[in-house]
Amino acid sequence: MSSARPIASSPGDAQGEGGGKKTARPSERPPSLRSPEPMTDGIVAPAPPVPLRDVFRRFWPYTRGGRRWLVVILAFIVLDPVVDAAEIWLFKIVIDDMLVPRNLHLLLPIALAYLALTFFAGVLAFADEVTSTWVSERFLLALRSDLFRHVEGLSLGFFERRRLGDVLSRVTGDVDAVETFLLSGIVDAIAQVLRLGIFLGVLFYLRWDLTVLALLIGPLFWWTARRFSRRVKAASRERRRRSGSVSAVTEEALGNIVLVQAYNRQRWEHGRFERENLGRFRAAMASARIGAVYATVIDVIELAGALLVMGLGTWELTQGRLTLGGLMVFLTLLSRLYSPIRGMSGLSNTFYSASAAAERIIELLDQRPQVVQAATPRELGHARGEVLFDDVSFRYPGTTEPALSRVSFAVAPGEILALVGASGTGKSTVAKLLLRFYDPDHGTLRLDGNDLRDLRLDDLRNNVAVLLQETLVFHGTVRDNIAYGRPDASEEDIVAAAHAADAHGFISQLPQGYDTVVGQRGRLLSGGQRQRLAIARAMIRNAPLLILDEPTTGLDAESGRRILEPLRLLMSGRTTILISHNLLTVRDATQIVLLEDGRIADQGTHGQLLSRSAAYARLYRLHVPDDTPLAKVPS
Ligand SMILES: Nc1ncnc2c1ncn2[C@@H]1O[C@H](COP(=O)(O)OP(=O)(O)OP(=O)(O)O)[C@@H](O)[C@H]1O
Repeated sequence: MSSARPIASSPGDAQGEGGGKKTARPSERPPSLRSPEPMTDGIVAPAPPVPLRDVFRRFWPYTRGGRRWLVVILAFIVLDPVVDAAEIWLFKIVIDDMLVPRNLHLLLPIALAYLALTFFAGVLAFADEVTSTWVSERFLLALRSDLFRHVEGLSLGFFERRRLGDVLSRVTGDVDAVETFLLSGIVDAIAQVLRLGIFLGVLFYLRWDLTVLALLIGPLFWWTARRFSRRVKAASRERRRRSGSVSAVTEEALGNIVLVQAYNRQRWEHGRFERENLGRFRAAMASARIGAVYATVIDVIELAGALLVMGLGTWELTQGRLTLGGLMVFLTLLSRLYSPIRGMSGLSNTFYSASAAAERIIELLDQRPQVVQAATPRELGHARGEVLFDDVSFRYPGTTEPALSRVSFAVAPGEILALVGASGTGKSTVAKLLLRFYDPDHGTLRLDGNDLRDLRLDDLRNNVAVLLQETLVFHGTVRDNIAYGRPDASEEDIVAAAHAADAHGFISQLPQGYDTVVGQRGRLLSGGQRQRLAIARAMIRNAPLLILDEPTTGLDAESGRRILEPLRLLMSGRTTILISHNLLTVRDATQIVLLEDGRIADQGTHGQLLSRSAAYARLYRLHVPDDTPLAKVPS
């Protein structure tokens, strides 16, 4: 906070990220003051504007815990200009009582006084810096952590629609500007008022008439700042938005680096990055231009005031109504007086600039999860695993066609229900509804007879273990990845789960065994190894309900066969929803539901469907032309 204390004298100075000090070099100075490019392009949309007062109200609660330290900081703020004024007064004594009368006796006491003042100012600056930083960082700690918790709790729908890179840029970058807005900004405002009061007092004491003259230009400062504030805000918004876009493109390109390199799209991705990067550059330059022009205009106004006073002061000196020391001190104090005046006039620009980032945080905080827990949710404990879909229909937000229409089925505890059908018929959607990533538009989902909407979200998800199409593995050790299924699992549990998942063998051969780090998204492992790791994780969770979404996708025949055995072990004794269009893995399920365009086309056992459903028979023949039984799934 104190680092921002010498208040932004130009309106572009208040940004939290990227370019702290931006002064346009003379060669780059544009012919005119321009706002940045219109906000039409760029891959991230601007956040809706929020009035300054609402931004303040929104974030003030986060200062809880640090407010009494704000009082301490205010005490430092009062002392700071007092020390300043004392130093300037000492200067008057040096000129009038020591230099002009050539009186050397005063040298020692004055030198001691200077030393004492400098030491005191140093201690004050140290204490101020430490306290201010503590208050600011505490504020940011609470806000950033709250923001992360909030974003983490948003529904899957949010993440499916938003660019992750932009969200990252908000959580890590924009959040700093809120501090500028709320703490540095406010403390600065108070500091300026206090400095103004103290210097004005001394100036009035010295010469009230010259002081009034010097103050005549005050309104000019205000007027100039007002003229600039709209442009400052537009430029700051654009810069923030472009920063989000740069992060988004980076995240997308680097996150899919295998695809980018394999398809030789580096140049195209670089072009995309460059467009956003250039947009950010232009926005930053526009900001700098506005800041530089503003600073120059303010300098001219300040100089006009000082010249006015200097002219009159010199005349007074010649008339013998003012000593040389008096005039010097007056002019020095005047320069100190203009600093808070210009600071205060520029404060609105500081606020506008910081609020552009705060708006992006507010927009994130205003996102509500689509799935919310009931006010008084029901506790479930360890479920039996009875699943019921009762006339369920669902359409993804923003789409016109339903993903599921009037789907009904029941699965008894320990049974296996297989969902089959062509691609895009709604199989994975069933899994998402069961995990309550979305709520159905119509109908009810029940677990052990309870409507999922009445249950505690934690309870529901604690009762489910999932194995998804895309194997999700974290950058961490093998042990951490398995224990992610149950954080309190013991070493024995982890090894037992790995054995059951047929993973112990390959884990033991890894360089550091269970301590081997598997790399981002488990890239240091093969597809089959990743999948067996995921099976071990599901195994250790020991949940009564299991959702397997295409567990053999992406695996070659050998690897696919290899995981069937551990999968069978995983399924035994648990209610399983097995999603597959590979009918090889499903034919011994207790019942099979055939989906077509989100509707149940048929339902029955493998034998029943094979004999009466042409669609099922066709799907089955695709996978098992010779009908050789490869996998026997226990029912
Ligand atoms: N997040 C989403 N937003 C909008 N539409 C979606 C979303 N997810 C899926 N869909 C659409 O819903 C329909 C059903 O998708 P779903 O993923 O359930 O199919 P699936 O049967 O599991 O397909 P596959 O076998 O290829 O995995 C598809 O038409 C798909 O385009």
